[in-house]
Amino acid sequence: QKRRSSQSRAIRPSIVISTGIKQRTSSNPPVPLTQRPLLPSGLLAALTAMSTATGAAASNSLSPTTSRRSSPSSRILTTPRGSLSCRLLSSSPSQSPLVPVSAMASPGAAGEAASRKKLLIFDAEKDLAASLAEHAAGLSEKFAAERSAFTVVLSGGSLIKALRKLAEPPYLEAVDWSRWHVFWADERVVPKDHADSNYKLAMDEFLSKVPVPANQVYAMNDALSVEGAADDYENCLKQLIKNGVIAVSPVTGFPKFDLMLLGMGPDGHIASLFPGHPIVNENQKLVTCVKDSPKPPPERITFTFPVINSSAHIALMVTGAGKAGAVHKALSGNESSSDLLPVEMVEPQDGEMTWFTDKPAMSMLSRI
Ligand SMILES: O=C1O[C@H](COP(=O)(O)O)[C@@H](O)[C@H](O)[C@H]1O
Repeated sequence: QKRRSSQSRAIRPSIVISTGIKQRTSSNPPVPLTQRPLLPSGLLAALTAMSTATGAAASNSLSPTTSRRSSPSSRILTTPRGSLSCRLLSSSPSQSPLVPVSAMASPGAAGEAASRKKLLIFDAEKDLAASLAEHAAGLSEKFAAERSAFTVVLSGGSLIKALRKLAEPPYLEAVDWSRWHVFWADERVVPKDHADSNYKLAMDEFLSKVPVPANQVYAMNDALSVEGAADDYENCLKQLIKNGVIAVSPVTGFPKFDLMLLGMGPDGHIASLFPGHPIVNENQKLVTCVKDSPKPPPERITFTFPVINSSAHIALMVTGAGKAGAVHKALSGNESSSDLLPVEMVEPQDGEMTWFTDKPAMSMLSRI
């Protein structure tokens, strides 16, 4: 019998920007901002821009850590669109668990009330990896219980190393791997045994170490052309929707994966959706292709934004100073619709998103 995987463990980020949208009531009036914000103004603006939840969603999302007001480490910042409770916490063994952190809402039409974003900042990569494992294992347990399947989407790159703790005790034994169905958000159109293959990377570093059934690992067909591979992968998704393995978002009508694990390149790309490339605007297909990727190899297939943004949970892992510029832009709140980095276009419509970051990645945001 599978043990409960993770509920008793609490991995603490070194800093949590724990944000929750509070509905204004007479007992919770706007509080004038008289102190210097804990957050840089740009980040505050970004958080503010995302704070459009209804009161019901907000109250659901508030954790005990954000329900207190105006303590030394917790201040309510007044914004034009609602009150934003922000709290920075340093880890110490004596602190109470911070999981789950509260969440903030993001804009969106029908999915507005249900959409949330969180930002976690870790001192050490090993802590980030532990927290990511805990997050994934908790969702695995939840979805396996709810729908007998857990649909997980991997990316390539540095994300895979950060998943290593899932293949170690206690998760190796505790997770019900038989429920996992594994997909790729993007794949390079190369043979599966090629050094550039995202499949090979995931197999070598993660999937070969955990007992996911081989027939539940959905790799790109590497015998096809780039267009053929994209169509084939889309057909695979459609078949699994028919079979009930992949859910469908009632909000968007697109496939709703249980957990979408994304990385981000230094240029702000996610999956194989690169800045300025026309496929970032694809709004019909589930899977599309790129033949001129600015990052080699040039031919890739990728999930489209409607699929990514329909996920139940998006975990975006971003580490290292090399990504600080894109992180700064993404969280600066100065976006204009013609100038969005792909990472800024990750906007859950029917779910929630957690950024797993480290201090170097956040280093261009002062006071973090
Ligand atoms: O090319 C790719 O890059 C991104 C980011 O990779 P990272 O090594 O900078 O984390 C990755 O998420 C994507 O899947 C991959 O194909």
